[in-house]
Amino acid sequence: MALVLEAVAVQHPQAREGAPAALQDLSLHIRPGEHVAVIGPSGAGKTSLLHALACALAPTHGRLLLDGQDPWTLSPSALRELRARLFLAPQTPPLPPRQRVVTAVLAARLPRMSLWASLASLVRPIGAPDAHAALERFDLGDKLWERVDRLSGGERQRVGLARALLSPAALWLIDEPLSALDPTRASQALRSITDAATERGVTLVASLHQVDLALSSFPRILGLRDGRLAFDLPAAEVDPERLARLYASFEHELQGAGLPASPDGPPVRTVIHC
Ligand SMILES: Nc1ncnc2c1ncn2[C@@H]1O[C@H](COP(=O)(O)OP(=O)(O)OP(=O)(O)O)[C@@H](O)[C@H]1O
Repeated sequence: MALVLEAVAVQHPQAREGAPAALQDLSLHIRPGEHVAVIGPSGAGKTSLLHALACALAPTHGRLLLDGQDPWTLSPSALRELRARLFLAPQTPPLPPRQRVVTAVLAARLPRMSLWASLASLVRPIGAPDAHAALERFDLGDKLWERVDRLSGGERQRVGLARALLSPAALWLIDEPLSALDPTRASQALRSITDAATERGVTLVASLHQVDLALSSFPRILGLRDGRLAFDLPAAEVDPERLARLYASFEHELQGAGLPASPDGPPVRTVIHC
């Protein structure tokens, strides 16, 4: 799916009077099948951007086009149809606690299922082998019939990611997918998502706090700060100085993220001036 933002601003409906817009003057083009990581300090607007792309937040200024269509000018049925082609994985996946993992993963197919098929699948899951294959990619094959409330936070987050693999969407929007995972699991889970997106030709936009993983796993990086685009660059051009500027006054977030490894030599050091 192709994404175009033209001078987009977004204000949260619940924002207090006079609060700065969550996104301001954002212009971007993302080609079908591209993989893009969004980085930036807390409050930069990463989640707001993903929600705007998911048609959950309407621009207050400017224009968003998804495959050439402005979602906010579509009829309700055409908007529903478009939303069925988008998959948003929030940081905390909304998994009903008493549901079985198999049902939670297969729920990703609901947008394309008839009402009767979706009701029937609650009683007897249709497509359990597909759910199992998706879970295997996140090392969770043995949890297929487990109840969601018996999973750890990290396992739930990986179940949320496995859902993407079952979804019929052409655009995956993944918000902080690794926050509950240890470094090894985080890099495995990210690899599973990027590999699956490549296999399916899906456009992938992911917000990440782990800057090192963003730089090593995504070819294109958007740096957001205060709701504005600080840079839009190939990963190889995101140097330590740029990162230091992006995270100025939020250095602890960058230091916690680790440092990018240089392919030809020792790790690149980021020097933060306090
Ligand atoms: N529901 C909301 N109501 C009002 N303002 C909001 C809401 N959600 C976010 N904001 C504001 O929008 C701005 C951008 O927030 P957003 O959550 O998009 O940032 P973020 O980069 O995802 O942050 P984090 O890394 O901490 O998740 C912030 O100033 C935030 O306070």
